[in-house]
Amino acid sequence: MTQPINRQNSIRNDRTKARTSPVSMKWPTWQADRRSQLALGGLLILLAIGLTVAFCSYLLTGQADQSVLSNVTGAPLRESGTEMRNFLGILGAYIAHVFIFRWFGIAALGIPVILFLSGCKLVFNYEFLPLSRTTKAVLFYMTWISALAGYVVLATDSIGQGSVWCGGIGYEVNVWLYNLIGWGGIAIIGFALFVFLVFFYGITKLPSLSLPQRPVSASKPSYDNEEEDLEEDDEDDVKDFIDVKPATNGVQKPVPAPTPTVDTPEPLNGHETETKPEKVNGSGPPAKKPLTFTIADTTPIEPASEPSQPVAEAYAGPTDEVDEDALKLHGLYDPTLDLPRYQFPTIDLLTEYPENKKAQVSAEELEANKDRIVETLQNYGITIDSIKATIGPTVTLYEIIPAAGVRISKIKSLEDDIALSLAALGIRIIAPMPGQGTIGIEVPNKNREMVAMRSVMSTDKFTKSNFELPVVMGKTISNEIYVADLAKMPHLLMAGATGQGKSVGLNVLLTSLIYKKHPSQLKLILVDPKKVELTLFNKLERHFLAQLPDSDEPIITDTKKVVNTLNSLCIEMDNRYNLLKDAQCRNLKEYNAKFIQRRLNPEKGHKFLPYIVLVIDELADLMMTAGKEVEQPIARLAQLARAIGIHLVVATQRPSVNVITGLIKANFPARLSFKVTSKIDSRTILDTGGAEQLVGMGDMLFSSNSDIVRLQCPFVDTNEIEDICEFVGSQRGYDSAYNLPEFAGDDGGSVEEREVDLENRDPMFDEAARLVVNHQQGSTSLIQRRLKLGYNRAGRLIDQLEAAGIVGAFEGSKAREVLIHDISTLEEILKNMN
Ligand SMILES: Nc1ncnc2c1ncn2[C@@H]1O[C@H](COP(=O)(O)OP(=O)(O)OP(=O)(O)O)[C@@H](O)[C@H]1O
Repeated sequence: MTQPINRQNSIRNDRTKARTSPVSMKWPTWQADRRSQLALGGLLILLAIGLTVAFCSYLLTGQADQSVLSNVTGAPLRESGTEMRNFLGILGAYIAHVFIFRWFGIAALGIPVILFLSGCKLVFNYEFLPLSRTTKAVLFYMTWISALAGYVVLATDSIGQGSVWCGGIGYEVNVWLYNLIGWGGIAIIGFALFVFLVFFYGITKLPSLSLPQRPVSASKPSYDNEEEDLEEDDEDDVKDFIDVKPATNGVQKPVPAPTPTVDTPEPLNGHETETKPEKVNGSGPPAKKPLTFTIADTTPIEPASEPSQPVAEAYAGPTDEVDEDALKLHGLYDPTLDLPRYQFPTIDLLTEYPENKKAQVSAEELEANKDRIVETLQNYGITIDSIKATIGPTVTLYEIIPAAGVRISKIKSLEDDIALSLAALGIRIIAPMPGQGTIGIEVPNKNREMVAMRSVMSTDKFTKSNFELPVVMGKTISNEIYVADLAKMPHLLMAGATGQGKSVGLNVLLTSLIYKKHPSQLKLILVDPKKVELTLFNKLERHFLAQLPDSDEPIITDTKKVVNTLNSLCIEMDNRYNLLKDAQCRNLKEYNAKFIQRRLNPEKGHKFLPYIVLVIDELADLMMTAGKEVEQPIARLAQLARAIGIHLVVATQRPSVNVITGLIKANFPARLSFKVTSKIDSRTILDTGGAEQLVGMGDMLFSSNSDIVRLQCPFVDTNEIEDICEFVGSQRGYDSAYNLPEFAGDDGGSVEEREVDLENRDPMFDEAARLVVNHQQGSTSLIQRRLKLGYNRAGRLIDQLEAAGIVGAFEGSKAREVLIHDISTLEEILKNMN
């Protein structure tokens, strides 16, 4: 029976041939033949060594040999040869004479360098330095050094001894220049060097002059693509400087909120008693000028002291060696120069609430509560040695020291009775208070304080925090601002019944990050199955958001897309691990630090890696619709992603065990709970009761490293979020959102299934093929970046390359294998295809 021959089979056959039998496909030209390469390469290396010896020898013995050389045609070779002093005899002397004396002078030593590099490339298939670039540079410097030396020789009238320095070319050029413009030739020589440096190294800025009156603009690099609004920007810069500078050096210090304490004059029931007074919680008059967060203020990764251009491409050395040239020329790599004029959101975008929203606990209320606590305990036969109160924003903490011999468990069991006698909801007893030697009883305040986002964001604790991903969590019972590092958590699980403050909590978290991070340092993936909560953030698309390449909505709402995004994030994680492994770094911080010091080669795929924070607003919904499909990648990311800067924040209304499964819970050490409906829910999320006793509106318990703190979450309103997003979104951003790696999911499939038509190849096909073979890296993003193509076109090209047998199949997280290993084989394939 005849096998039906279809297109797919023929493609596959072609590919197999391409992979397995290059010789049988009739493309062994002499260049492709490895033997010829070895022979030619060896010859070039030998020539390089020979020329170096001949040239060096000529520098020592050249003068003596010159007279023999000038007569060489007249005398028999045998005689002349014996008189030669050059190590490589008459041939060495002659070639050296031509290159050094007649042409380039001492700069001719560049020739063996080029020959040596070319030979190594052929023999070892390895470029110690990029060959074509180095060749161009060497040829230029040879001519230029010759010209400069020629100028000196002419000026000092020392052609007799100096001709080996400048050679014939350098001397003649200067004679010509002298006739033309006299001694002004040096200006032309200098200018030639300047032009070469500018074009060859792509210099777009010159070392800045620090003019004292213009420090801000002086520290900004000039960019080719920033011609617009220059004058306007300059004015802004001056204004910024006036506004910013004071904030930079000392963000307006709020008067520290004193812990409100007033001792009651009379001991209570014979016991020594301390109570706290009405809160004296003022943070001084509001700053007249809005506090402005600048780059200088807020970037924890120290930026280069001199602004440096983000010239990742300038790197030429192998991994782990500092690229001294790039470092000298451009300074440390500064990722924020991607968007050099980016302005951090200012504090005045946040609403300032009047003082009367502060916690109001009257002395009578304090006394009354204290009396009732003491009384209730006495009713159960418990006497106390002392009691003191600390007024927090939401609750007041009464700390008691029981008399000797009182069992702690007895006090704890009286929780409900004390609550009853105080007629208050949300009493929580902490017995014992960790590290205090006391027992704490938290009683909600009748008039609670609203902790405004602005008041916490302007504190030193936050503005001067050098955490990697600082998140302001709220105010503690003792009115301290609690700032946590999301990078250390490293993932956060958040729960809370409906209406208790989860969405506000997520907004606070995102706002903290946006205020502290430059768009080049942080990318957010926002998943919002409820479709309304996070929509405001879509204005940040071109600054802070990351998404799948073919995605049309910046905030992910569709379950299928969530699954694809999670899987794509797993690929990103694996890619990052490979980069870290290659760079021998243990975590993202080390890796980025190394990249900033230009010790990692972008040619090898290294790049500055921003933190990625994935926020899922409602996990329950996803677990119901996609179950294992979301659970597994979340668990995998939570287990592994901490070192490579991917952090998850997952919120849910329903902290039940089928949503927060054991697998998920085990990998989220940091948990945060707003008020939940039952003790069981509280146990599910925090592994202990207590969250059911909270009083709502952002009252929360935060558990990390087995410590639990009660905090009042700051309040940030939707119109504040809107203003912040508008402020950021209206600035110049990247061309598009940050692209996550492609993940085809069920819509993908093999290239055969996707019917690639090799007859209709993309016009850039040949170029793309050369690119992947040269880099030995079958990656869509490489094609996209280097050929400046859109994602879809680069994707089609990689499919066509796969169909042509140049790269292997899609292998999930790994880069595609490149099946053709040298460029000459590829050229032969391309010739046959065309
Ligand atoms: N930190 C806070 N300070 C003061 N009030 C708050 C705070 N957090 C929430 N609230 C109040 O509670 C309301 C509900 O909060 P939020 O929308 O965050 O609840 P939620 O838990 O996200 O509810 P849902 O799950 O239904 O979306 C807010 O509109 C606000 O009035």
